[in-house]
Amino acid sequence: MGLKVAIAGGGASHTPGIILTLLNHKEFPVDEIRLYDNDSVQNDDMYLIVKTILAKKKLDVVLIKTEDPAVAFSGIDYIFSQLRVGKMQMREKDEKIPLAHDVVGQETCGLGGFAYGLRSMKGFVELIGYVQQYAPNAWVLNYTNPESIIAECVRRAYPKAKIINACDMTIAIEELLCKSFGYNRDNWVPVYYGLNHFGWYHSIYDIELKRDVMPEIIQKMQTQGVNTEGMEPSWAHTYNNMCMITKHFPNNIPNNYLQYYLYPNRMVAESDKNYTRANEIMDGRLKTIKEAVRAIKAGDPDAADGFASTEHGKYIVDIAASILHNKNDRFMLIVPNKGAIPNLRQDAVVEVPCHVNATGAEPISLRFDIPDFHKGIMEAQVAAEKMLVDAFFEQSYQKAFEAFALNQTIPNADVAKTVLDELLVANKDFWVNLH
Ligand SMILES: NC(=O)c1ccc[n+]([C@@H]2O[C@H](COP(=O)([O-])OP(=O)(O)OC[C@H]3O[C@@H](n4cnc5c(N)ncnc54)[C@H](O)[C@@H]3O)[C@@H](O)[C@H]2O)c1
Ligand SMILES: O=P(O)(O)OC[C@H]1O[C@H](O[C@H]2[C@H](O)[C@@H](O)[C@@H](O)O[C@@H]2CO)[C@H](O)[C@@H](O)[C@@H]1O
Ligand SMILES: [Mn+2]
Repeated sequence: MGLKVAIAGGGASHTPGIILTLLNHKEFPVDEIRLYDNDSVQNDDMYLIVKTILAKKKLDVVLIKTEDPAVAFSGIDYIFSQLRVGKMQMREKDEKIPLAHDVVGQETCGLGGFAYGLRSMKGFVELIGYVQQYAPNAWVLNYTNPESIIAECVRRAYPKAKIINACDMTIAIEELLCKSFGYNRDNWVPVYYGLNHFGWYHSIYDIELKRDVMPEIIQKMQTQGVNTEGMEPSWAHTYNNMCMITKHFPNNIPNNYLQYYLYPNRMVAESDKNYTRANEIMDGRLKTIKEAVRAIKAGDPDAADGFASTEHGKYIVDIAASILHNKNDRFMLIVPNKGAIPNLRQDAVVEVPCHVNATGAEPISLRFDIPDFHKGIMEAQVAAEKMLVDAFFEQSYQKAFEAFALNQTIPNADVAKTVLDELLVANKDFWVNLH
């Protein structure tokens, strides 16, 4: 008998990639999929696309769509969560409000990431509350951003929740490095540490080549750059910046998101304040979904053929399969530190390699101390994120302001306060009251 799986944020643009991966996965048999979303229009659209895919593949999988958490989660085995509270319209504000004040405006980094964090915590804590009520034994595989803030918040609100927080960025980087320089990721044992979207590779041991390939890869990144063929221009720009970072900081391969913390000046200068990533997505993948729905409704089921399984989907389903079969496979995951990074504060939430088995994620402790440069900027970021989570639970304006002022993309407390006050007005329907 197959598993029952719910997608929370079922109407999300990443849903087809996750579902197509689920349907093809050899080790994760599914016989019921429930799409749960609080936006019935987006959920209806996705239902139509997935229903069409199932019909074309002649698959006997029950498909349900619902806005009712009792229907979504009662009797469910696994929940793949990917909420975007406030949807793309609020992401646009997260990006544009800070940029208007010449500071980084981004989905998960800088003050835009903090604004998203305050929205996301509210929606996500509510979601985990429903899961505790209707399916306390189900595993939640979470992609909802900003991941470090969500992970910190959930462990405070529901310390016993069965949740794994994952980010696809490290596999995307590794796949790109393999494609660019001819390595095989199946042979890699990468050691990576950091916070989410804020970390570094320490080494990449290749079991075929029998050596740490990171030094030679850094050299290639510095001299040749990576292969950005076929990428959207904004992602190509990000990966080119990742190579640029290795010229200034040649000891490690960085997470590409460090561009926002190390070079906020460049990121602002290179942004179009009137047309940001949210606009690209609304004009891109969200339109593609609407067009597919229109075509299917007009009688063309082949319009569902444009969706494919993705690395993003594969990563999260592989994690679920490792739980299901107690495989102890290795993934980068976002977990309480508790010694995994020995010389970083123990109560941080960090991203490190972990084994995943039937009991969840078991972090692998680093066998070295991280350098002071990384430790220093990580600790400032951890403190800022923790204060933001405090602000959420205590409904404290002062804590939110201090978190904003400590964010390393911010030059002074005046800017932090101005941007906070504008974001507060823009988010009046989404944030807890701060006073
Ligand atoms: N962790 C990672 O590495 C990673 C990778 C990609 C995307 N993401 C995250 O996944 C999420 C989805 O991304 P997307 O671009 O596909 O988003 P999207 O905007 O296309 O869809 C998000 C969906 O969430 C729904 N939603 C919002 N609040 C909800 C709530 N309270 N309850 C139920 N549903 C709710 C929306 O109605 C929408 O249908 C985002 O949080 C994004 O940041 C994370
Ligand atoms: O700007 P977006 O919404 O396209 O992407 C933001 C997300 O970017 C990362 O995930 C990427 C991934 O790195 C890429 O290779 C491909 O698989 O798409 C993913 C989603 O677009 C990042 O890890 C996420 O946290 C961001 O939400
Ligand atoms: Mn991520």
